Amino acid sequence: MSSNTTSSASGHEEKAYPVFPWFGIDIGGTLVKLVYFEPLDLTADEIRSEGEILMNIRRYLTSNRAYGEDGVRDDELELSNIELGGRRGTLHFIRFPTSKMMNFIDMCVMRNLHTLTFQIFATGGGAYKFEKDIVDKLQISWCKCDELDTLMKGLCYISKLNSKECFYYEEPQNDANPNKHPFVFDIKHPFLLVNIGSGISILHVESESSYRRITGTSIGGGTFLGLCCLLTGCSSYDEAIQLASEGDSNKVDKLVKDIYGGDYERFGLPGHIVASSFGHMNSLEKREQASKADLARATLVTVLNNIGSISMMCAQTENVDRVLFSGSFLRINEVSMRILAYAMDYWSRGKIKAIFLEHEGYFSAVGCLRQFIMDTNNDDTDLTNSTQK
Ligand SMILES: Nc1ncnc2c1ncn2[C@@H]1O[C@H](COP(=O)(O)OP(=O)(O)OP(=O)(O)O)[C@@H](O)[C@H]1O
Ligand SMILES: CC(C)(CO)[C@@H](O)C(=O)NCCC(=O)O
Repeated sequence: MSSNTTSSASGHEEKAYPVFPWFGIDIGGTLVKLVYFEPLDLTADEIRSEGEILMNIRRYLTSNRAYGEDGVRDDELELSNIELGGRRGTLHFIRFPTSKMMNFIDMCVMRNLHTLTFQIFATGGGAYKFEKDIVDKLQISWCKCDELDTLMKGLCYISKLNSKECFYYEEPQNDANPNKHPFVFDIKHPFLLVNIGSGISILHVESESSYRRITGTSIGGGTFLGLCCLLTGCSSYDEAIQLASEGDSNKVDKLVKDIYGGDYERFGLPGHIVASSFGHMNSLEKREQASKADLARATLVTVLNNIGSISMMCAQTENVDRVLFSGSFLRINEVSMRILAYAMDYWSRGKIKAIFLEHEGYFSAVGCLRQFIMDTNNDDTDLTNSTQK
């Protein structure tokens, strides 16, 4: 793809770099994740030849944290002073609802992006669904990538770049201090990757380049949000999580002790676990006692119980002792991470560890950017050379 490479005049003569701007985009069932590499080592020549449109885009993206009503830059996630494709810069993480994808395309036209020639690597179902609209309106070169390939690429890249990317909870049940610690992640040993997006994909990963999708479930982040909106009248994910963090699911779910009066000892079922999700809700009296927050919490716990038990079964069948959880469902969602961590530890008797990731839902978008650099730069070496200073 030499047509998309350029050599800068001073400082970078020996190597060809892909033409700026450098983006990766993941258009999912619920959220679009956009990662943008802001070069901080532009030479005087490059700044001169950058042109007004690109400069405006660079400034617009990097100087705002909100774009219109729906776009958000997660500035706490930004990775600064990193090396990518031989250049130094900052990686920015931006998201907006997939329902606003057509508005996004129109905004790109308004900002004259359609007058530039550049290439974008894209993934997620929307890379296919919106391809025609994007290519017709923006006339860019649109390279589609598989969402799970890029998920793996992005995960490998970021976990090497950022030593604090992976973490676990030592005491997930301790409200005062669940003891969050960085986890030193060795990608060489097999592990399970549970990606909780709108729906869920579960992968068995053997190495950076070798994985398979074991199974999936449609009861995922979209289910939590959809049911929460129905049951509580809330209208956003942030609101749903806030409600859930305030609620008590035991007012909604029927526990083993509600049925047995205590534990069901013979088969090792303690009284405090859920016997029947939403099992109290057939009673008018219990319905009247359950608040919106309780319903939100019970919805969360129902989805998590399902995720936990499928993940546990897969981990046991595949004989792995680490389960990594990714996906935007875990955004601002410590309550879910702690519930999952506790459940994995409890049901595996401490054998299986739940590991979480700071950049939750952004790995596929990052993987696209990586693929773009590798394909246009003919470079697959900087995975190991990349550093964050
Ligand atoms: N601002 C938000 N708006 C809507 N959902 C959000 C938001 N933040 C987090 N979520 C949660 O993240 C989920 C989407 O996660 P993610 O972005 O990883 O998946 P996706 O790529 O949209 O879906 P899929 O991979 O299934 O196509 C939502 O279903 C919701 O539970
Ligand atoms: C369809 C995808 C892969 C889109 O990201 C995801 O939402 C998913 O894995 N859903 C679960 C589908 C299933 O295996 O039942």
